[in-house]
Amino acid sequence: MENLIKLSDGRIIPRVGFGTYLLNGYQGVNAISSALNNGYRFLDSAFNYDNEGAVGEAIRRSNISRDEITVLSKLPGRFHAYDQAIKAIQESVLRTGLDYIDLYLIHWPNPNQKLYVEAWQALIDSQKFGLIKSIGVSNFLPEHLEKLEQETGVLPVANEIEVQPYFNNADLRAYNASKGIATIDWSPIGHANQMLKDQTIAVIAASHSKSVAQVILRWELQLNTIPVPKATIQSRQLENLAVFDFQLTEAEMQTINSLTRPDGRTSNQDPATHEEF
Ligand SMILES: NC(=O)C1=CN([C@@H]2O[C@H](COP(=O)(O)OP(=O)(O)OC[C@H]3O[C@@H](n4cnc5c(N)ncnc54)[C@H](OP(=O)(O)O)[C@@H]3O)[C@@H](O)[C@H]2O)C=CC1
Ligand SMILES: O=C(O)C(=O)[C@@H](O)[C@H](O)C(=O)CO
Repeated sequence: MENLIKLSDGRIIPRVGFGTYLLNGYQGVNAISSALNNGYRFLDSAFNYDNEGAVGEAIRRSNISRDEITVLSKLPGRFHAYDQAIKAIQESVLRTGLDYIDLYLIHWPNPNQKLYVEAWQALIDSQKFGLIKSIGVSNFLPEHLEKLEQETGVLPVANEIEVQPYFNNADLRAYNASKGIATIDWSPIGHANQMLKDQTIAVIAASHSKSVAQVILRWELQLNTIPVPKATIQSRQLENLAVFDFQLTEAEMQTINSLTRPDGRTSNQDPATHEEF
């Protein structure tokens, strides 16, 4: 399997990204620098993580050429109104200290606010000025994606959603795929909850001499999705990238697929109702 994937607008990004939620300040810079040193080239940030500055600093401290790194950030719900969204996008770029952000998403649809189409128009316009190169969304359901398509004619290149074995989001993944929208998986190893002790996955992991986390990430790759695991310590960063040298069988894929359950979300955040500002 290739370790790169092409988005619908032609942008090529790594198949495994690095989650940065809770990596802030100089400790955050150190953890993100370590991730870059260990081979990550795709950093998942957000305005609301308060670490776009740490991401930019880690990139500047590395010897890696800017165009080899994909920086992703996200627009908060409190800035969905068009003028505010335009300013927030500019502020995101300024915070990184970089010239542009590669992939910029609307973080949550916040459907009760009814402003996500305005926010989407702001992403479309900011893209024209080159501040953000590719545009997408996060936590959007089919009804939200349909509205974007109907009202602007522009579809996101990616939709970052919760995908992990206990909540595999199969219907939304299928909808994304039917529209050519790449699925990026958040909390791909379940935020290190009890899933990492799952006995069914542990048996599969043992048979491949891999860890449970590696089997979960490999399952996500074989679902043709893009996981963005977060790991502070170096050994875990390396472990989570070492997922290209083995393959799960179709039966193993089905076994992991069958672990999904209605109450399997890592947190109680249903995008149909969850509002995040
Ligand atoms: N768009 C959205 O709405 C959302 C996006 N996200 C994004 O997704 C990213 C990943 O999700 P996140 O919630 O951080 O959770 P993850 O599923 O990535 O799990 C992270 C946790 O797992 C631990 N860990 C990492 N690797 C291993 C390993 N190999 N073995 C055992 N433990 C391990 C980490 O520990 P440690 O750090 O101590 O090493 C950390 O506690 C976020 O950082 C963020 O970028 C997350 C939630 C919502
Ligand atoms: O981390 C993110 O990207 C989020 O959207 C947050 O909702 C996060 O999942 C969280 O739980 C913050 O309390």
